[in-house]
Amino acid sequence: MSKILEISGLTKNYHDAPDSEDILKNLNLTVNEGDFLCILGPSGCGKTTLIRCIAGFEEYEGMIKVDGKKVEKPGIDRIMVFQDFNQLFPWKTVRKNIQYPLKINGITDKAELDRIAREHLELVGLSEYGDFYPHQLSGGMKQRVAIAKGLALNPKIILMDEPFASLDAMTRNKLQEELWRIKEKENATVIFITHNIQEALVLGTRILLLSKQGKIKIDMENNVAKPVTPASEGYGEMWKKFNDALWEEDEEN
Ligand SMILES: Nc1ncnc2c1ncn2[C@@H]1O[C@H](COP(=O)(O)OP(=O)(O)OP(=O)(O)O)[C@@H](O)[C@H]1O
Repeated sequence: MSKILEISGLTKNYHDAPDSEDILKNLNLTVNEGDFLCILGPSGCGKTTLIRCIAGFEEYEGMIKVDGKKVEKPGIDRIMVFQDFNQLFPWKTVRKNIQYPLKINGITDKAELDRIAREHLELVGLSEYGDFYPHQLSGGMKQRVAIAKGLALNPKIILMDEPFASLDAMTRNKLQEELWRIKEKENATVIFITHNIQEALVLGTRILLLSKQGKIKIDMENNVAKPVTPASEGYGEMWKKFNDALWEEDEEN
């Protein structure tokens, strides 16, 4: 398995106050191609800051390499999907939303643009919705379009910051299933932040628990066989391990 992401000595401070503490301090992490890495951790431990650094949205100290290349700015090799439903241009149709970043990145042939949009709409189960505008879609459908739009760029890493946190439980379960199916089909590498231990167990092939300043408290392979349900062998043990660790974090802060 090849290393797709290598982080060494990552330190981040927003320097918003003269004596402000580092948000991330000397973090080291390697992610292999095809990993689905879920990140848990108490509020404020630096999860979003970490993936913003990987996305190239932040300056940082240390080294972040994606496929051997230093991250210095955003790039189409790393796409980010957020929790917010408003990640799409409201004045563009679903199809045009998917095609816009492709055009910016040099694909101008109309037939090619249509093919890519068609394939990715099909991938997220929205073949019939290419001509719809974002305001005509539900929250779950908008998140599917955001995923399709990112995948269309054929990224090396998909960064997801609680993408399903604002969805109702049923839609969330459905999107988790879909995301897993897509990850398997595309052999995608995903880094996924969540506050939900169940979600981490359902999706993750590996689960990290971060504590203050991005310290890695747990880094575990998730060996519970997919599809994961609370009745799966090993589920209860894993859930308890992460739950206890999160409570411990809460008490320490
Ligand atoms: N732009 C910024 N300027 C200054 N401080 C910031 C900025 N962004 C985040 N922080 C601070 O960095 C710390 C970590 O924030 P971050 O959003 O990375 O945490 P998180 O683990 O993702 O939290 P949550 O689970 O609540 O989303 C917090 O103390 C936050 O206030």
